[in-house]
Amino acid sequence: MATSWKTVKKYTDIQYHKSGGIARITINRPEKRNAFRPQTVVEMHEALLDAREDQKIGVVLLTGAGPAKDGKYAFCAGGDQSVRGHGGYIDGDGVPRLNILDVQKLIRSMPKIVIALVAGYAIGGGHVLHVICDLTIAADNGVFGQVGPKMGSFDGGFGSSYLARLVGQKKAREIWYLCRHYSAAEALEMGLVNKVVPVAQLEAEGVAWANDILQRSPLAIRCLKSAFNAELDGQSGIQELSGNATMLYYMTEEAKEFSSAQREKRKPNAQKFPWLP
Ligand SMILES: CC(C)(COP(=O)(O)OP(=O)(O)OC[C@H]1O[C@@H](n2cnc3c(N)ncnc32)[C@H](O)[C@@H]1OP(=O)(O)O)[C@@H](O)C(=O)NCCC(=O)NCCSC(=O)c1cc(O)c2ccccc2c1O
Repeated sequence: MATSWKTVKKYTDIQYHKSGGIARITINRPEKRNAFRPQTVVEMHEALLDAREDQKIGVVLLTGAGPAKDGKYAFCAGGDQSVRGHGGYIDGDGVPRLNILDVQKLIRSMPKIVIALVAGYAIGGGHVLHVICDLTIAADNGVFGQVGPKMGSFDGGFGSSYLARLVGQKKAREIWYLCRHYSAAEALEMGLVNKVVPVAQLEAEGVAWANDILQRSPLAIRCLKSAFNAELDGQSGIQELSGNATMLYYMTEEAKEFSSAQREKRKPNAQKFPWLP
């Protein structure tokens, strides 16, 4: 059965929908293979923040509009090269930006599961976007690759180091040094994507995965995501993981007793609480 999506807010460069516990963000610039300009990124960031704040939402699907008029599909072809200037990508306000890095950090740290649904090209900064998502489901027409050293850019952050964690050092170096294109089948083989389905089934598969996740324990999933990140993300990974520990502690009777005692200017009843082994 087709999912019934409700528009959350109308944007220029993206579409933003929700259905039940699922939010769907669609980059909507098919004539540019869904390349992002700063405005696109501002809109993506706002939608992601909304999804993070919405307590009903557990899963975000990130995808690209298509096919384009020439029949081709794209998830995202990276930064919009027509607005690349000195020091970053420049649109309306004339300020050079690499603000996609903010979106990468938000996807990485938000305590909801972000699934990339990739039909067609995931290239350059668009490839990094799918890499950073928790899961990737690819259509059988998916095309994956990096272009930086071919056109004067590189992503030395998650786009290279985390990629190497996914596919191994040799393969990650091959992807960046040679700038080749890889099919969805090759991406599956190297552990870059979770599943490949016919393009017509891509969204339905994403919704099915999302609905499975939505049956699981939100707190367990939240802690798992931060635990997966913590191993790799240094101090900010530890911050996320321990932030969850603090949140869970705040929910205990023990923390509530100590907090109430301080407010009520009395001695806390520490004896009520065990020193567990
Ligand atoms: C994606 C392609 C392989 C598709 O090839 P195809 O032959 O199918 O299509 P066309 O090449 O004819 O493209 C159709 C149409 O789309 C326009 N277009 C495609 N990609 C872009 C783009 N990235 N920016 C702007 N426009 C794009 C293309 O010009 C055509 O328009 P017409 O009007 O001429 O019809 C192929 O298109 C391709 O390889 N595209 C370029 C990919 C690319 O160079 N991406 C940028 C890489 S750098 C990057 O993304 C990046 C961004 C950041 O913000 C960073 C931040 C921090 C660190 C690093 C960053 C970073 O590396």
